[in-house]
Amino acid sequence: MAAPTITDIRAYVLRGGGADYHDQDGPHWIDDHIATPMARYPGYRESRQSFGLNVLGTLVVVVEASDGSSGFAVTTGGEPAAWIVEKHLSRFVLGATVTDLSRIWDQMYSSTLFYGRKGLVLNAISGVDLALWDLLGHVRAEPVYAMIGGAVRDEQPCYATGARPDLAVEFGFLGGKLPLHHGPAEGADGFAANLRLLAEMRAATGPDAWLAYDCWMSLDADYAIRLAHAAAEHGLRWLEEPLPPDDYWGYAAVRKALPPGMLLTTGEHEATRWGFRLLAEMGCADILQPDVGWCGGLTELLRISALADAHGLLVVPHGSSVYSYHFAFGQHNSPFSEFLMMAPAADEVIPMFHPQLLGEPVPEHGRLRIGQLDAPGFGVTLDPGLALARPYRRE
Ligand SMILES: C[C@H](O)[C@H](O)CC(=O)C(=O)O
Ligand SMILES: [Mg+2]
Repeated sequence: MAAPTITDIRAYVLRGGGADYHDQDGPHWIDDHIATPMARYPGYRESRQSFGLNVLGTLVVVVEASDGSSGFAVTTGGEPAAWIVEKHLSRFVLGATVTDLSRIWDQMYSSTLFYGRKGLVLNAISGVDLALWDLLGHVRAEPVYAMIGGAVRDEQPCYATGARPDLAVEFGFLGGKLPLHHGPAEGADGFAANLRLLAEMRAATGPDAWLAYDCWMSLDADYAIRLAHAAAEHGLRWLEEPLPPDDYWGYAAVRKALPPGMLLTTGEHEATRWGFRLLAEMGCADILQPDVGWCGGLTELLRISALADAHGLLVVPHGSSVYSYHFAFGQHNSPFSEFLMMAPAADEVIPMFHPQLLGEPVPEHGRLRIGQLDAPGFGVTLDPGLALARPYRRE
């Protein structure tokens, strides 16, 4: 029987949290006084929104097929990504059969090489790819995890990223990943404050909980190595993304200089198998953290994961809610997942892409169960009450 063909693709934008989880209104732990590469300019230290971390907003890609099925996905990208989807990528999708994921991916990537390769274009490609996987799941009435080979475990333990690892441990998570608050420009006082917070959290969580520091590209190699050694006495499990993502050489040097047992993680701002090949072959990290909404989508994440496995590396995707969960359950080298605590004070468990999706599963007692993913596609729907805008239309 001939597979249905794709009859429509539309790109919408949304504001207010969700897939662009930095786009929050009001005070929020995820925006306020976090160490960033922009913190060397004092005027941009208090809030990451001050330098535009939330400028993009959410991209929503909707696809429809000739059998009446539809699929969708959300990622970060907003208006500029919507333009790329409508004006450029749509031509590779319309009229294709719903199973043509690899060819569509290759055409989207190859045709955008002259202005793409990483960043926004890969976010747009990821959004289309994820929407197509969702569509295929609806056509076949199967969850995505089943279509990519099934689960290797029934439960997935999670760690929580947020301001309150102490509460995360009470909720049953493996532990917590804190945002680093002070970078090199805040000198010795900032360095001491970073260690003080870690010591407080260690005292509050007890000796066995995981604690990690997310440095969001804000450090230099010297600071990163000094911080890692000072943090070792507080049992820091990993140091995340200490350097700008283009500094592959710096990552390799920091990793070699870490105290015994401490891990280096990175990859959320990296894209495609070629970017991750550099990280793997140059020895930049112990755990790779692609974001499935930014690295090229699920089609590309599966390739990245195979490459990482051949290098003996874990792949623990960055955030991304259901899009990561369907991937992680099927990978032996993805033995735990990240859960971003999106309540403003990180004091309750709410869906990661709140308020955009209906049916979005959350970990219970810090664990996801495979049964929570047993619905067609990625198993979520867009809240019909959302104020979707379609800023561009394909010609
Ligand atoms: C907390 C980090 O600065 C960032 O907002 C999220 C992130 O990098 C992560 O979850 O990992
Ligand atoms: Mg991170």
